[in-house]
This record gives sequence, structure tokens and C-alpha cells, in this order.
Amino acid sequence: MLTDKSTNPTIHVSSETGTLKRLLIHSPDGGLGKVVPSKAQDWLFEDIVHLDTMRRKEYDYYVKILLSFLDPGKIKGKLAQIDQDASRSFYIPGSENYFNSDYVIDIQKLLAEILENESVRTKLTAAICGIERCSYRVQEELNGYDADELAKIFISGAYSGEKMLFAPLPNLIFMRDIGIVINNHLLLNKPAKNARTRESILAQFVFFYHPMFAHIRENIIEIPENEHHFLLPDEEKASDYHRCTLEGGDVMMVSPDHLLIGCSERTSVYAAQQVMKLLFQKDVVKKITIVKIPKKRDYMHIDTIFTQVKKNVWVLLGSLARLGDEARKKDVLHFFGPENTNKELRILQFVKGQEQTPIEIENLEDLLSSISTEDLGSTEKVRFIYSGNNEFPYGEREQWTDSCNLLALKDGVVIGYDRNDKTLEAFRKEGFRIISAENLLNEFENDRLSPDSLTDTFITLASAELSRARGGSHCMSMPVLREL
Ligand SMILES: NC(=O)NCCC[C@H](N)C(=O)O
Repeated sequence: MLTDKSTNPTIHVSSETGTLKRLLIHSPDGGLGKVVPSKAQDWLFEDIVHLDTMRRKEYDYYVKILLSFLDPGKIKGKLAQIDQDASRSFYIPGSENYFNSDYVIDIQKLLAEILENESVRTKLTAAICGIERCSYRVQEELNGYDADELAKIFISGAYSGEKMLFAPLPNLIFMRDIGIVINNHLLLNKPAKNARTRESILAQFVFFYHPMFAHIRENIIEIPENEHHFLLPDEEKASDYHRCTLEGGDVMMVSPDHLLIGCSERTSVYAAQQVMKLLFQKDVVKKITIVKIPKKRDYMHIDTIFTQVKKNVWVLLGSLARLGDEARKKDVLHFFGPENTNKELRILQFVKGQEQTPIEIENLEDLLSSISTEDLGSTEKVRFIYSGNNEFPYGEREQWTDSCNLLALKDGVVIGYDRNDKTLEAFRKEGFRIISAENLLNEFENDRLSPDSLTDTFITLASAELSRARGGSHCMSMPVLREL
């Protein structure tokens, strides 16, 4: 494995809760403030958002917490000064006071860096202008912009004078979905929704051209389209068995040998099969579990239904798990229900070399327990925390606002939204400290707590605006380096 100056790898992820060392993010850019009601749904937002509130009161805290854990020198002792700056220049790539961390990295910064290279700039500008149907003259004009400005235009869709050129990319804040690190390989996505196509082209260029990924270039995996794709009638093309789409929220690296892939509204069975074939061929993992969830906007990706909190602790949506199955079976007439009502979630596990004889796993809890005990070797009792404390109707309500979508900064220390009261109550009952990002930052600043000594903690993030974008902390992160 290639490394940076030290002997440590720069890209490697083989668990969901090992101490996070480096990740990609994207702070909400001007494009989010330009979503109009008539396009909100097409652009995969449920509502328009108030950009300034989303930044200052919500996302900026996410960044400050990430820096406190991953690159404390950038923030320690400077909190008051950062908070006083009305221009927020600390958070804006390319600005004078930008935090410019090598560990908490905004993709906009990497994009600007690759655009310094003339040949890359020309190619990427042509690619973007092609999909956005820009005239040749616009293409020439764009080529003349400096790298920082061009990166901003490609992401926000607007010139700095605010004039719009093409649609914004409001979903780029959900970095998880554009690619996923699997051990020392990087799997690129194939977005299911048109609104996310430009994101994946930008990501492709960043991963293939930025020096940060140069040593793993051979390890970048792109999923091949069905070779007969262009010959198929449109309705067949759309079927799950021919459509080739995959988004990062459906891929979870749970242990060095074991990968989960969700088949969902966004990730097709065909793409999952292709990924399985490639990863087994390249010997990247030994076991792949396919978790098929209902194709429903509410669920979107598997990371909206469950995430890992600690080696032996998971948060999940009860109605799709064993509890939900048991409740449905109590309904005496379930037997006559439409096919699949009684089995909304199916799990098949494939082991390399025995792909023809997969094992069906009965329910989510059984799968997650086996990951904790067999894959991760946890000897402690496996615990499940249910969305909304599994009380009707809070389980579904809080799942919709990302109660199950948590990012682990280290084993047992997670960050998630503050609005899911019943889920937080359930965490408290399981012995977790609940503390707001703002209070925790003050505790760090005054040396009353430290990231290293923190255990079993749920850090809450204000979420009135962020949750309208339909994703949580897990979705907003793309880990590239974690300890085991
Ligand atoms: N991994 C995730 O679940 N990502 C959330 C993506 C939300 C975004 N508005 C979308 O619909 O694609």
C-alpha cells in the first residue's frame, strides 16, 4: 500500500466506527440558496432551505466538531475569533482564512487544485458543458476563469455575480453518495437521479487527477454499464436487472473482509452484482451481504435505516427489522397480504468462492449481531437502539429526519441531529451522554473534555434546515481514512 511522507496510509477504510482520520465533505455553497420550490423535488430536496441558518447554526458546527477530532490545531484556542468573523471566511475554500486542513477536506478545494492544470481544466470544462448543453462560447469563457472561481461555478452553477449558468448541485453536501473507500480501493458511484450526474463527473475528475489519490489510481473501481444497455427498449433499461446505478449511501464497509451493499430506490440489483464480481475478482473483500430494502423515498439508501455506533451498538428502524416482522406476523391475516408485505427487507450473504450458494439471513438484527461478534470480535452484548425508541409513530417520523443516519467519529462517539427526541432518549437509556455540538466545543476549548478521552457520546447538531435536504451526518461525510 502506498503512503504519504510517514509510513501511514492516506486512503484506507475498513470499518464504520474505527477512529476517523481523514474525510471529504462539502460545506453548503451558494447553489443551495437558489433552489426554487418548483424544482425542489426534482433536485431531491423536500423544501427550500434558509442558507445562512443552515451554514451558521448547523453545518459550521459539523465542521468545527470534525476539526476538533481530526485536526485540532486548526481550531483549538481560535473558536471565539472564528465565530466572530461575520464573513465566515474560515469555512470558504480559497479564502484567506480558510481552515485548509489535510484531514477535513472540502471537495471544492480539491477541485480547484486539479483545475490549476490546463489540460484537466479544458477536459472537465468540455465534459460539464456537454452535459449542461452550454454553447461553445460559454465553454471558451469558462476556460478563462481562475481555478478557484471555476470550481465554485461548476458546483454552484452560478457566476460569482450570482447569474446562474446551469442548475446548482444542492446534494453535493451529501459526499457519502459520490464514492466509497473499501479497504485501499475506491468505488465510484453511478447516480440514479439526474440531479446528481454533474456531481459524479466532478468526483471522477478529482479522484483520477488529484495527487492525493494518485497512489490508488489503479484501485479506483468504476462500475461497467450493461454492455447491451443501449440496445434495450427504454422500459427494460429501467428495470432493476438492467439499470446500473449505485450510490455511496448504500455501501457500508463494516469490517476488513465484509462489505454491505443495499439494493434500494437508488442502487440496482444489476450494479450490486457487478460490484460483487469486481471486488471478489480483485480480492478486496471476502464476504458481501446484499440488503434489499423497499424502493421508497423515505428509505433511499441503507444508511437511512441503520448505522453503526460502536462495535457492539447499532441504531436502526424497528419497522424494517425483526421487531417489525414480529409485529406483522401477529396480524392473523398477514398470510393473505400482497407479496412482500410480510418481508419488506431481504438479506442475502455471499462468500467469495461460494457465490452460487448464498445464505439468507432472517432479519437485520441477526446480520448486525454477526458483524459485531463474528467479524469484529466483540465479546460484549450486542445492543440495538431503535429510531423513535420504537414507539409509534415516532420510529418512522424520526427516521425521516435521519435518526438512523449517524457518523461515528470514533467507536461509541457519534454525531447526529438534535431533533429526534425519542431516539435521543433511547440513547440516554443505553448510557450515552447527549451533548450539543456547541457545548462540547466549549468544553474542548476550556479543557474540561477532550476528543481523546470521550466515550459513549451522542453529539447533537441543530438540524432545522439540514434535515429538509433529506440526509444526515453519515450522508454528509466520505471517510477516506479510518483506524481499524
Ligand atoms: N446517504 C444518504 O442517504 N444521502 C442522502 C441524500 C439526500 C439527497 N437529497 C438525495 O435525495 O440524494
